[in-house]
Amino acid sequence: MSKILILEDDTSFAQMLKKFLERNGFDIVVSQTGLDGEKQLKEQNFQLVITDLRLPDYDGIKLVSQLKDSIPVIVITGYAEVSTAVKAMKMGAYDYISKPFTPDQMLAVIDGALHAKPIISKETAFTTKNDSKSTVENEDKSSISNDLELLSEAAQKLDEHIALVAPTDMSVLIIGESGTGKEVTAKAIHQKSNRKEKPFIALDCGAIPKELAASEFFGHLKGSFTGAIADKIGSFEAANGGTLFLDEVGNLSYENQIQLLRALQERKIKRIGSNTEVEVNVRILSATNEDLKAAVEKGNFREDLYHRLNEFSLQIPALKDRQGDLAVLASHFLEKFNQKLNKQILDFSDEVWNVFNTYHWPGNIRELQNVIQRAVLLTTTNEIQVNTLPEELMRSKPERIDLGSVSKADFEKEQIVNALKRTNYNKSKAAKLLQVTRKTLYNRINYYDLDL
Ligand SMILES: Nc1ncnc2c1ncn2[C@@H]1O[C@H](COP(=O)(O)OP(=O)(O)OP(=O)(O)O)[C@@H](O)[C@H]1O
Repeated sequence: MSKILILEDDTSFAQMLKKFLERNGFDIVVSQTGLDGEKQLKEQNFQLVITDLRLPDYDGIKLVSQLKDSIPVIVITGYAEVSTAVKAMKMGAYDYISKPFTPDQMLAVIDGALHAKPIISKETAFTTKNDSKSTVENEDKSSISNDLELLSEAAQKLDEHIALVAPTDMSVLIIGESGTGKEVTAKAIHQKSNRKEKPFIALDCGAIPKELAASEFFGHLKGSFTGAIADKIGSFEAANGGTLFLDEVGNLSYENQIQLLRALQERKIKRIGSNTEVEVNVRILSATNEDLKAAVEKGNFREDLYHRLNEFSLQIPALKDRQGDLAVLASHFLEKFNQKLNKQILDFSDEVWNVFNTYHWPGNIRELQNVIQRAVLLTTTNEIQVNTLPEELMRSKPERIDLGSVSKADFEKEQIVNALKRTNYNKSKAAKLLQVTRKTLYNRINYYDLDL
């Protein structure tokens, strides 16, 4: 039975929803305040959270961003709050539903959320009592390439390196352009490590003001500085026994770098305002999209910290350099958004594949995902056409294969034969490798009259 947490301060509405969902076979817990909701999330395992965005003591959007990688969240909004709901979706909410809604609409959204497949297993930022159970439910989806059968040499090498470094306690510096999947990689490492049943905590160092970084790292006691209205646990303590992922680590101020280095060396921290030292056992993964080595040479990043963070480094290739993966990822996102937006689109047109193959994808996998989400939303037939793609993709002028040219035809024939050999004559995999649809591959095989 799926367990759902409803966060709603309107008592009668919450009770009505609770009764209705219980009648439909769900196990429901209602919290009327954000704080109580947070407590429930720490103590119990939920498969879904349904939350009002406006709770008196809590920022619903913040909750969404905290939970986004662990539990699907559906937000309930008032009639006039669609823009807030869209913001919540950008922050990672699974979906939103506007009041008033019919019971059937609610059941359909819940059904979609409970059956949406995560790409890799996600750890929650809240430590639940029964972590091992949630890990079993997530199964072993820790290897990105295995999940998606990514075919490029770069992806396979990355996967091998992840498998080698994950079970160690080495700190790993993950380097790559924005949107290449650095956080996804960090989670995959955590999932393959023997810390996987402990928390994975991500901290975006680029988003914290430098005055607050120490408090984010180490926590504080109530009253220790203006604005410290309650005791706060820092990321090191929250990640104890598990993994701390420091995103955009190159953005830390020099002073924050010193504080971090000290904590890593001593393996002990003190909350701000406290004299008590707490031992912490945390594995550090960090990510950067800038050249940290150059930052060290320029004196902007401490060399000693750089070496502490970089016991092993992983370079995530840009999407344009991952020949062969684009088709797999595109098909994966098509399936994902078909499910999410309740569509049944079968494929992309050949012209769309050509645009995809020619475009340079500056926003990498994140951009591909967004482009496909938009196209799925706009498509009303069973094939995605170029008119659903954003302008900037169309400006990259795809080249069509000129079948009249003998040398290109020979080249194409050779590519098809090679791809089939490499995939043991599995046509689906060969089509993915060639970044064409299965239909196109069959057409080409017939066209060249290849005897396979
Ligand atoms: N191998 C993958 N398979 C499926 N989805 C992926 C993969 N890699 C990345 N993504 C998706 O692409 C988006 C960007 O990934 P992620 O946040 O890990 O990138 P990033 O490099 O950490 O980005 P940034 O530098 O901007 O923080 C996410 O929505 C993620 O789910």
